[in-house]
Amino acid sequence: MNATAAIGVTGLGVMGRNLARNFARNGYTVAVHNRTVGRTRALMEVYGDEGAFVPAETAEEFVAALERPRRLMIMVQAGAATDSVIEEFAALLEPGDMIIDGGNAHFADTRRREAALRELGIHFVGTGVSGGEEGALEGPSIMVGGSAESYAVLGSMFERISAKVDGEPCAAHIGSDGAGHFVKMVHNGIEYADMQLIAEAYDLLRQVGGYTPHEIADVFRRWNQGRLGSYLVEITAEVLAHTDADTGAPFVDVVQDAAGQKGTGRWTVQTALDLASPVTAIAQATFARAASGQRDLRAAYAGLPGGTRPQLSRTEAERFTSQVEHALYASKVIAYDQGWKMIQDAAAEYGWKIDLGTVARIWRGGCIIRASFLDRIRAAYAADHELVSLLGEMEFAMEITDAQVPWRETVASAARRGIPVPAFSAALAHYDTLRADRLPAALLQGQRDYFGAHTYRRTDREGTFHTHWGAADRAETSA
Ligand SMILES: NC(=O)C1=CN([C@@H]2O[C@H](COP(=O)(O)OP(=O)(O)OC[C@H]3O[C@@H](n4cnc5c(N)ncnc54)[C@H](OP(=O)(O)O)[C@@H]3O)[C@@H](O)[C@H]2O)C=CC1
Ligand SMILES: O=C(CO)[C@H](O)[C@H](O)COP(=O)(O)O
Repeated sequence: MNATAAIGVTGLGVMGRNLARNFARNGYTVAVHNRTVGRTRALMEVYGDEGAFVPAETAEEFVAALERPRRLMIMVQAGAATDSVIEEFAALLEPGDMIIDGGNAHFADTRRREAALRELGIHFVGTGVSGGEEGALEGPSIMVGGSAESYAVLGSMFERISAKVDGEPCAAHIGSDGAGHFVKMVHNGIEYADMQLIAEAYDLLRQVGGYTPHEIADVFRRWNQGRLGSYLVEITAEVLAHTDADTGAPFVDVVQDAAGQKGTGRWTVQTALDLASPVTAIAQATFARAASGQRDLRAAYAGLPGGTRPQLSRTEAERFTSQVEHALYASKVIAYDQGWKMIQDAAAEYGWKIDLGTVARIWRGGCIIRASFLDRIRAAYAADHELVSLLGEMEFAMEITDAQVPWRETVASAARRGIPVPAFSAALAHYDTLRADRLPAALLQGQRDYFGAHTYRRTDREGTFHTHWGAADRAETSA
């Protein structure tokens, strides 16, 4: 077989098939391979005339079809499947070749794989791809890890197939080894928070505002024209406006209220705990999915008293809708801020040089959280690379200031009425925690010292101290 393919894609499921087509539509010769040969044949049969494909039925044929240095992209499930595919192909590759893992791998696995393949002279390029089935075909957002050397070869290809915003590609080299997959993981964590916040806004508009799903779809359509403009708000309106063909009921009413997850939100929260990075809105969104699926627990709590739910007049409901818009926007800014801070914390921990403005730039298009306000995040980090928080930027700070009363009123209304808003509440608590002059953490330190002699620091002098709580005089000593 002649080595004519600029890239090969193995794993021709939902994502791999469309990424292969995207490369081919952009003029690249693409070798295609799948464990189950039927998928390769089906791709050739249905889409074979879209571009230059080289179908390969064995691993050897696949590798032989690739130009040197070989560029081989894996699009299979994270974990054991990815390891077994790497093992199969690494044995057939040579130093200088590149394996790109475009699946949703855990960044720690990517770091491990990168180090092992580096020993063999093979570049392992952990790459986050976002945009789902449609994005993979039409232009995803691509977060590339691995060496700068491999990006010099692969970058133009990724940039070409990626989404474009203002003529700029939504693909970039994020940093070495697992940085691309780390940033993709945080993208998904933010995705969880954004979706939960939107769902809470819907719930409030329905239960407090008294609106129907169709009316709420119109509210989201209106919001989508403003500062909340985003793919997730847009599709929310579509889902809410959809009527179930079987029953004639709103679609949202016939779907079971137990949310699933494939695990990237959970990974974000687990990793955030290791980094001591307080991503509380993301965590609450992840736990909200878990709680929704706890049927037994929900049955045990069912029927217990909640709050009171007075009917709102139409005028009051309209005013409430405006409050919820403020609360949603402010909470969203906090959730995104938490995600960016987590990336900063990880960059410090793992020695990655991540340009935070670039992360915002490549999330403006192609990915699930694409949103108009990402351009403002890009601009904020471009203006100040050292920005610790989005709230350090004047415009975001002013918007949060303006949102104070409606944001608090929304969370208070929900609490009074017994409507759960875990992500709204977490975002507001995060804001109040970080802006507080003094936190009750001082009391915690006292408790820790009391029961475990864990020591504390004083506000008025340097050093570490312990109080002898058991002694009559409760003397304090330097520890
Ligand atoms: N779906 C989405 O919206 C997104 C998915 N991703 C990630 O992309 C990756 C692929 O997802 P998706 O395309 O949806 O998955 P699919 O389930 O559609 O396809 C999975 C592919 O993996 C192959 N595969 C599974 N196990 C093995 C194995 N042990 N050895 C060889 N091949 C194997 C399957 O081959 P076979 O046909 O033989 O079973 C199939 O081609 C995942 O990591 C996913 O998390 C990333 C972004 C978005
Ligand atoms: O990666 C993605 C988008 O970028 C997928 O949408 C994500 O896998 C969906 O996650 P979950 O099934 O956990 O909701």
